[in-house]
Amino acid sequence: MASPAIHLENLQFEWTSGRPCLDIASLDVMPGERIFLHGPSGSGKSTLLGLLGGMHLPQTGIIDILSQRLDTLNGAARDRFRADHIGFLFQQFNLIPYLSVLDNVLLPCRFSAYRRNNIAGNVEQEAQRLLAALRIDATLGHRKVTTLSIGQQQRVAAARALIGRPEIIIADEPTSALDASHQQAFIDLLMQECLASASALIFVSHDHRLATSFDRSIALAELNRVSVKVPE
Ligand SMILES: Nc1ncnc2c1ncn2[C@@H]1O[C@H](COP(=O)(O)OP(=O)(O)OP(=O)(O)O)[C@@H](O)[C@H]1O
Repeated sequence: MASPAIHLENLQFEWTSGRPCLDIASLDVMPGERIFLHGPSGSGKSTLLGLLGGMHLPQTGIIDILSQRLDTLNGAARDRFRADHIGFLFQQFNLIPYLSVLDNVLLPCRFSAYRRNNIAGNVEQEAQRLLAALRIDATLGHRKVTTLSIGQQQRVAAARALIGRPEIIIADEPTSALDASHQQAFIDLLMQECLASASALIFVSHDHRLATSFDRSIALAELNRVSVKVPE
């Protein structure tokens, strides 16, 4: 059987000493598996995503991503690892406002030779292919990204997360700026692209209607031994 893409073991994390935020006995996510992660506001979903991406380090426990112990790498090595293997999709997009649509999508390939080399042909053509798959017209490629609508910017951010076929895509409420009909279409396109590149997907959302599109739905409260008393 294949090794998990993500393996957590006895993970404990606190932002403030003495006030535990996450205490997770174990979690395995298989390569290509698509997970819907939900839980009340403030329950630690974004914190968990940050740990998976190596942005934070746990106080104790194991974070194993693609058979690499992230918790034993130094900061620079974790940054390198993240750039190579993880595509991030944020609620606020985090696009670079002064760059064009195309240059935003190509950014991960500028930082990571690994992702650049995962593309068989021309990187610009691959960026255009992803944009077209996400229904962004080719004529928009050279426009400054901030001149696009919010929904279009969300799809540009998705193309940027997907380029160079990272093994893991982490999406933190990426559909919150879209209306219901566009949300489902966006998820369908994201799913297709994750399937094509066999990327595991961890997708956080408060909208339970979206859960049916995923292989597995996980309530953070089921994993987290720290009980967080916040209304959902
Ligand atoms: N940078 C930080 N410094 C200190 N505490 C933080 C920081 N980021 C988050 N927290 C705290 O950690 C807890 C979990 O926050 P987190 O953002 O992970 O929750 P969430 O489930 O993603 O919430 P939401 O659904 O509202 O985005 C909260 O109590 C929050 O105040």
